[in-house]
Amino acid sequence: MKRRKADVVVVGAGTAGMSAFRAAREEGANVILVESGPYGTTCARVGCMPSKLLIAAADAADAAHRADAFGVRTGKVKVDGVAVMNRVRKERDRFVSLAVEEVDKIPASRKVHGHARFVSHDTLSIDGHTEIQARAVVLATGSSSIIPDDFKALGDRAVTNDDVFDWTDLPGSVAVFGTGVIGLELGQALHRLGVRVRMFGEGGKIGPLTDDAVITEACSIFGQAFALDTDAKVLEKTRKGDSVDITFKKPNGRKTTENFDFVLVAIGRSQNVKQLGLEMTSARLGDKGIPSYNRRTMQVGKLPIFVAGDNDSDPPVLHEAIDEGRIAGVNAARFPAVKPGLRRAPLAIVFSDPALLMVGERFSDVDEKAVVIGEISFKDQGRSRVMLKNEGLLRVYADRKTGRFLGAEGVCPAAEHVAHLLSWAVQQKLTVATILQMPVYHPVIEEGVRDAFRDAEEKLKG
Ligand SMILES: Cc1cc2nc3c(=O)[nH]c(=O)nc-3n(C[C@H](O)[C@H](O)[C@H](O)COP(=O)(O)OP(=O)(O)OC[C@H]3O[C@@H](n4cnc5c(N)ncnc54)[C@H](O)[C@@H]3O)c2cc1C
Ligand SMILES: NC(=O)c1ccc[n+]([C@@H]2O[C@H](COP(=O)([O-])OP(=O)(O)OC[C@H]3O[C@@H](n4cnc5c(N)ncnc54)[C@H](O)[C@@H]3O)[C@@H](O)[C@H]2O)c1
Repeated sequence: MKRRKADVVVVGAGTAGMSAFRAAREEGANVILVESGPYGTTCARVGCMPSKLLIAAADAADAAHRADAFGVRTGKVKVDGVAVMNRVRKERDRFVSLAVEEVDKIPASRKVHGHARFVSHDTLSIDGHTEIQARAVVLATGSSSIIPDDFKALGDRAVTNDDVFDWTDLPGSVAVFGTGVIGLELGQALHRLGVRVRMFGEGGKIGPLTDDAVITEACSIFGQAFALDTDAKVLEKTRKGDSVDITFKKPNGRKTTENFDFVLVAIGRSQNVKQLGLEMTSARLGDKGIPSYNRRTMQVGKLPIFVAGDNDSDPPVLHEAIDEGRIAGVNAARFPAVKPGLRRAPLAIVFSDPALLMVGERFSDVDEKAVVIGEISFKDQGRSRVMLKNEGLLRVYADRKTGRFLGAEGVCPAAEHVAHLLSWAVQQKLTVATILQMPVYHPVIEEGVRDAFRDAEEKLKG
């Protein structure tokens, strides 16, 4: 058993951990980075990047299908599954190698490989081969996909995002369980690439949306494109040779059995906090075993323990993981001189088409009586119609008394760009009146966004 000492131990070499490691090093701390799995981050290996690669191929297929409506004849569109997955894997590997290169630049003396767990309040054991006593610890252990027992019975036919991007060809059919972020992004992409897809959800939810009007619009748009039931009644899932039979009730109540090559399980992810030996510390463990922490300092109680990334209770998105890692790394190095770091306006985008956006306060968090809601349907919005992307709904929430723009939810064209514009306005605490003084070009999607604020302005007057 090796015994070592460090100012800071960072557990997890993902996006948040690497950010924490860099920040603590910049503060001059003696830092050790511990990683139990392969280097290269969830984002690059099985997350953001390969999913966007699959979506890019799907968008190309969709554009080819739509070309006819503009008078552009492409002939029969053929999706070459082997070529699609080749590009996904090749580009994925490139992104992974860039992330691994960053880890390779760290001297070997600063890295330990193995699973870290607390054996006392200030000491971590790494797989029993090394013990590190630290002045402060950053836990950046991420999250993992979930496969419940009823899916495990389907063996290798039940897959998650950890498996999809290793496919060497596209399958014929996939049943997607979960109409959240991963389910919607991957499910729509596979459908557009010619895979027969049926999506089974729970509780009427779609993506991260909380605004019923936007949820209804999103369900209507996606439901016209592929088989989608956000409140599915699944009766049975049975392995049949190399495929799976799923018996379910259709929304009209009819019992049906359909056969699929794979079942994609996308029903949420679980934070990696349970195997960390946190019970050996005095951390107060809340819901799902996540230690309670201050989201401005990332500190767990008054302890020299900090959290960052997908293992905490903040939204599991990449830019938040980087920010949290930086705050945790700086504070771990400076402990006990801990200070609040920058937290930005909430921003979430789902890369479906049309994409979903959530900015600032969520609809479920605003007091409906205290806000006005401005909205715009994109059905007749000029530029959207030009591009045959004229569908969707954007709703903006503004404080009834002050006119301050609080947040928005939407499913609309160019949502990934609109979302940034809106989140910057939220962070700058702009009012509806100030937003309406800003320039808007013609003809652009942002004219639709302005219409939503004009609607809010009218309602503020009333
Ligand atoms: C399919 C998919 C698509 C996504 N798309 C997007 C997107 O488009 N945009 C976006 O913003 N976000 C996206 N995300 C979310 C984004 O990937 C995460 O927010 C981000 O990767 C979280 O980084 P992290 O450092 O917290 O976790 P990770 O990168 O998972 O790092 C955690 C590390 O900790 C290690 N570890 C765990 N326990 C221990 C232990 N006890 N000891 C040692 N090491 C340990 C793990 O092996 C892992 O390497 C997506 C996620 C998925 C799954
Ligand atoms: N574009 C992005 O930023 C992006 C992309 C992918 C993932 N992510 C992150 O990854 C996280 C995890 O994504 P996710 O899609 O796994 O989780 P999620 O929480 O977004 O969605 C899970 C969905 O599965 C449903 N569900 C739960 N149990 C079910 C069951 N038995 N059958 C059918 N449906 C069931 C839930 O009601 C929910 O709608 C997200 O919260 C997101 O922040 C982000």
